[in-house]
Parts: sequence; C-alpha cells; structure tokens
Amino acid sequence: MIIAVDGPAASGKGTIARALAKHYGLPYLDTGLLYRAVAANVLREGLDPAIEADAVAASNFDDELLADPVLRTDESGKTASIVSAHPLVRAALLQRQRRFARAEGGAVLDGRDIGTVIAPDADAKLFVKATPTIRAKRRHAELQASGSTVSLDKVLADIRARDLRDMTRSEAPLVAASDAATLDTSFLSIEAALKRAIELVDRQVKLKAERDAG
Ligand SMILES: Nc1ncnc2c1ncn2[C@@H]1O[C@H](COP(=O)(O)OP(=O)(O)O)[C@@H](O)[C@H]1O
Ligand SMILES: Nc1ccn([C@@H]2O[C@H](COP(=O)(O)OP(=O)(O)O)[C@@H](O)[C@H]2O)c(=O)n1
Repeated sequence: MIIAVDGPAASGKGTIARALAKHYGLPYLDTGLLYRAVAANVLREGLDPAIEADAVAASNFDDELLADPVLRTDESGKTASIVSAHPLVRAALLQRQRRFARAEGGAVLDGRDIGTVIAPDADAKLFVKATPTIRAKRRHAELQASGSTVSLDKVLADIRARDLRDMTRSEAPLVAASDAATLDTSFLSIEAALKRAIELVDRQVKLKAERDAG
C-alpha cells in the first residue's frame, strides 16, 4: 500500500505521515529532506541556489547527510524551496523517491508532489493544510526549542514566501491531487488529526478495493 501525504510547511504532514507509517507498518520517507540536503550542499559549497547548474551539482549525496541537523534549520528550508523549483534538480531526485514508493509492501511518503508526480497511483492520498498563522506558530515553537531566536513575524513571512514559491513554480507545484482527501489540522490536536487521517486512508483504500474488484 502506498500512502501519499502532501501539504505546505508545518501543516503537520510529517507528524501524520510518520504516525501512519507506524500504524500500517510501512517504511516512511520525508522527501523534503532530499531537497534540504541539496540546499545544505549548495550553502556549504558557496554555490548559488538560484542557478540551476549550481543546484544540480549539489544533488549527489549519501543517505548519511539526511540525518544532519543542519537540514532542519530555517535557512535550509528556505534554500530548499529555491533549489526545488529547478526541473533538473527534481529530475535528479525522482528515481530515488519512486524506488522507495514502489518497494515491496508499500510505503508512506510526504512532500509537495507525492500524490501528483511521485506516486500518482497511490492507494491513499492526503493533502494536509492549516492556516499560515497557525503553521508559523508551530514552526516558531520548534525553532525556539532548538535554540533559535528568530521572531514569529519573520517565520510567518518566510512561510508565506515559501508557500508562494512552492505553489507558483512551473514544475510540480504544490497543489492537492484531484483525488486527495483534504485534512485541515488548524484546530485539531495531533491525536485528533491522526485519527482523522486513519479514517480517510481506510476509506480510500476500501473504495479502491471495491473499484478494483469491479
Ligand atoms: N495538529 C497539530 N496540532 C498542534 N501541533 C502540531 C499538529 N501537527 C503537527 N504539529 C506540530 O507542528 C510542528 C510541525 O509539524 P510537522 O509535522 O513537522 O509539519 P510539516 O511536516 O508539515 O512541516 C511540529 O512541532 C509538530 O509537533
Ligand atoms: N516533495 C517535495 C518536498 C519538498 N519540496 C521542497 O522542499 C522544501 C522543504 O520541504 P520540507 O517538507 O522539508 O519543509 P517543511 O514542510 O518541513 O517546512 C519545500 O518548501 C519545497 O520547496 C518539494 O519541492 N517537493
């Protein structure tokens, strides 16, 4: 079973995708980390994230880098959304994600284009969202807990800028797949959001099984 979870920054998609993976006993891939890894390489090498050739040159990395805490910084997230707009960077990361999705037994992946590009044939698709202000508060709390002194206003401005960049790029923009179920976590606790996510996945899987049975 393949479960695709997409949505904007700090909507709660990672929390839900990780918990779904545990619930259904499936492996999990946070695809945002791949773009963050490219971003971290670009920043470390002093390259320009806006130049496609520079970003492509930074697209080769070992899985080890995915555990580096530098990937979690705001700077990496912002730079990730710049490098991810380049079609050749997306192409460089495509097979890695498809291989993971199609592994025996299935998988849960979260990102921006899982339901639309990486696994359009997924058995269940969720589009997780929340208001920009609520997402900024969540991300701000996370950054504060990791020692950052960035202001809430700055986090909100960054989130809005990132949403705009991710939604308006020509290649694989952030958009809900036409067959995705929307889950608004703005006023749901983590527990309530997960409960709802499981209901939505179970319903989609059941409907698909009925369709496949003819
Ligand atoms: N429904 C929720 N209510 C409150 N906080 C949440 C909820 N879902 C996620 N969070 C918190 O918000 C932050 C961002 O969540 P995360 O799942 O990492 O978002 P994303 O993967 O969409 O960027 C985390 O600190 C997480 O614990
Ligand atoms: N499947 C994906 C995942 C991430 N990304 C890009 O990578 C950036 C960082 O993604 P992320 O999922 O780590 O970010 P958060 O939602 O955790 O803040 C996003 O802003 C997107 O520009 C993408 O283009 N496609």
